[in-house]
Amino acid sequence: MTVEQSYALAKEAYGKWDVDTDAALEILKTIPVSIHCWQGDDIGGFEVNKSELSGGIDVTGNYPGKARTPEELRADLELAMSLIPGRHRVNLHALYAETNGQVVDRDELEPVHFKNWVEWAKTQQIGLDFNPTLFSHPKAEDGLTLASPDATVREFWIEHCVKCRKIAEYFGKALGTPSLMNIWIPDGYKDIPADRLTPRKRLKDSLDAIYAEEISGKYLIDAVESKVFGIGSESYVVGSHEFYMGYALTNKKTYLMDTGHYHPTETVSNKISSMLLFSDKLALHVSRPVRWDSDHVVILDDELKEIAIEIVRNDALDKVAIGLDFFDASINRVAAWTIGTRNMIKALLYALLMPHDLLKRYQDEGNYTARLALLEEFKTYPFGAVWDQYCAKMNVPVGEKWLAEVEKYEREELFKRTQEVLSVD
Ligand SMILES: C[C@H](O)[C@H](O)[C@@H](O)C(=O)CO
Ligand SMILES: [Mn+2]
Repeated sequence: MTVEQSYALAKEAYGKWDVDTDAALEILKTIPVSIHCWQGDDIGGFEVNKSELSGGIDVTGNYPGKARTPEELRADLELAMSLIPGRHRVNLHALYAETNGQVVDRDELEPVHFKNWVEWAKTQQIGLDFNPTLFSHPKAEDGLTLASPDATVREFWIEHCVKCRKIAEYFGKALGTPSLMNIWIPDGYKDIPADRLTPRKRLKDSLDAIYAEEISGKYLIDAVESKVFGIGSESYVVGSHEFYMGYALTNKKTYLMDTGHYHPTETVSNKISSMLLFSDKLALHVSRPVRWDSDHVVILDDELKEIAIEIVRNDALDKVAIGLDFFDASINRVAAWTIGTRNMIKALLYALLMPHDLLKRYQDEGNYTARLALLEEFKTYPFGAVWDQYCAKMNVPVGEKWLAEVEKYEREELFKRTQEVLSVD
């Protein structure tokens, strides 16, 4: 059976519930996912004086072929984006600046250091998001940045974030779509703190200083990301959930929830509706926590589907900025992007193919039997046929066919990088 024929049957099956598959695909086309550049090089970046990865995050694995230059990273992203249906965004970190061989410290970064990224984004017709980098740097070695007791350290990082807001504003102006600039800091303590309040007061003051200048929302969306613990900050994280939720709501900033940053039985899907009642905008880092690690490649699991369902059923597609955040160096990195991003889009499609009004009505009528029965039956509706149709229409490989393209690129490009490194050695 062809993709078209399977789709025709699926359309009929969903149609019985007044779910319009054509309309769902039209909506899906309009949803951008922000693809994080750092999966492509294990959060290495291109600084002249590179520091070891720090901040209580870790990338494990040694799969050959990681991007070593901005050109390689952009080429890898281009391949991934050619395998992912729809038009998306790319999310950069400050350590991906291009400084022409010059040492430029983080508090001296300027828009010009991201000109190549902007020119490239124009060719791809995509928007760029941004993150200041408050780790992998000598001034972050003790794990304290914006909340450091040392005023000179705080000032350095405040200046870095101020500079990064200007860079994100430049992205927004140059690309005609606001850039989400997300602040995540590693600050915390391995062991039980003697004072939890003062570091949080310092972080609050630092954020106030960073945001002192008004920048138009046409160009820049300010976001803050919380965390529950990191490696080396097991007992206390300054920028906790309550801290940033409170800060974002009282200062009209966007709260960013990373799905790997909560206690194991907490789910981000259950937080979205509450946040949306008090905030016009919300941002996500979609990831997959596995034991101590918050950053495995996103799979199409129940929580991913539930996140997408919450966004769709609450009519919040234009309120929730969906970004990804995972890093796996044990598999092909282009495949990691492709798998994770395709899964995010699949979850959104799954959510768009549900009779939400009917299900809400069953709930209000107290018909929990029908609610559960339908929710379960829809799990085996021919969603895959609609997904295949979407990929075909969007000119990207249907099903697992994309893997052959990644394998070809691996043989012809990625493995060459390894050999070149070996011959230099
Ligand atoms: C590299 C990212 O900024 C980082 O992963 C951050 O978003 C995070 O989630 C830290 O755990
Ligand atoms: Mn994150």
